[in-house]
Amino acid sequence: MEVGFLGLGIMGKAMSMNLLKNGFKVTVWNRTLSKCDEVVVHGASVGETPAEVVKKCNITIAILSDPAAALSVVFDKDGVLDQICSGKGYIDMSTVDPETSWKISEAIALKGGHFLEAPVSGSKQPAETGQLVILAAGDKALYEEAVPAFDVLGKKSFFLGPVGNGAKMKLVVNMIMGSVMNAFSEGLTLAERSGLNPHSLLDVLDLGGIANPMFRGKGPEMVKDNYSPAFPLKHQQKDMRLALALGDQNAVSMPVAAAANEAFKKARSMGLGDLDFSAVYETVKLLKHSS
Ligand SMILES: NC(=O)C1=CN([C@@H]2O[C@H](COP(=O)(O)OP(=O)(O)OC[C@H]3O[C@@H](n4cnc5c(N)ncnc54)[C@H](OP(=O)(O)O)[C@@H]3O)[C@@H](O)[C@H]2O)C=CC1
Ligand SMILES: O=CC(=O)O
Repeated sequence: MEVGFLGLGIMGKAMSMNLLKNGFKVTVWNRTLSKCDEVVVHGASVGETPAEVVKKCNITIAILSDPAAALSVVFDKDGVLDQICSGKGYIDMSTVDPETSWKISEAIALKGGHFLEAPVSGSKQPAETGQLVILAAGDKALYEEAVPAFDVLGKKSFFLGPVGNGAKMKLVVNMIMGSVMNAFSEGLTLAERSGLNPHSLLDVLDLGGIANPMFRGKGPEMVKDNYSPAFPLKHQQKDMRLALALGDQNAVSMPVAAAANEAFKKARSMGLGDLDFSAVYETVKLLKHSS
């Protein structure tokens, strides 16, 4: 199966490499074209523009930073819309708001093409090991066609119905994750400031009812102030912002998520946006110090 792949950031690079390892022919494009070199070494071809990739491949996958990037790659000159047509499918796996997905879906449908949104839950390591959770919605026939690729990229894929439902599900999940990361950071800070060993807290948490892979994976690194990026903080803040907008639209009060969003914004203002989202711990430590 031949697929196009747009966006070789942390996620896109790992996912396209996985497709290559599993026998897919892959043609890649990235805004910064030099980032294609590493996947080319592993057998990928390169398209000079998104349009060139879509022209060559019947299915093109994208995973890009945010709504602005997702729209730009579709609508700008030499973008996806230039070449999408009947018989071709476009799958956007970026985390965006439903409005962005609807715009892209409508434009692609007007050209006779097929669209699926398929944001993913899971981070750099699940992307590398093919253990993502895929939250697809939109064109069911395209979903069925993409299942062999999804089986390589993820441990489970969900088909959630009409376009927008994948984006909504992803935002709900990440709103919870961002809020939990803030509570976890406060807990670590409280443990340390009150004289407890934070490693003991991690051991206790891991044996109880709220044990989870995020505490297990991130906790020991946070205690060492290691925030090497798996999921960049600027993207988590974008997800909190988009989830809060979804809350506004549905009149859902989310004071916990709103407070977490403020902490991520503060972290961005401190220049921590490119670090892992667990770096929000630094803002919590700072606030606890100043009080
Ligand atoms: N990292 C993670 O753990 C996870 C991330 N996600 C989501 O996946 C998406 C990608 O995340 P991730 O790989 O971590 O992000 P990165 O920041 O590592 O990569 C972002 C990608 O988007 C491209 N890009 C940014 N702006 C534009 C633009 N205007 N036009 C074209 N391309 C653009 C970048 O190109 P360039 O190289 O030129 O900058 C790069 O390829 C995000 O929506 C994120 O929320 C979802 C699950 C997990
Ligand atoms: O979107 C991030 C993730 O870890 O999932």
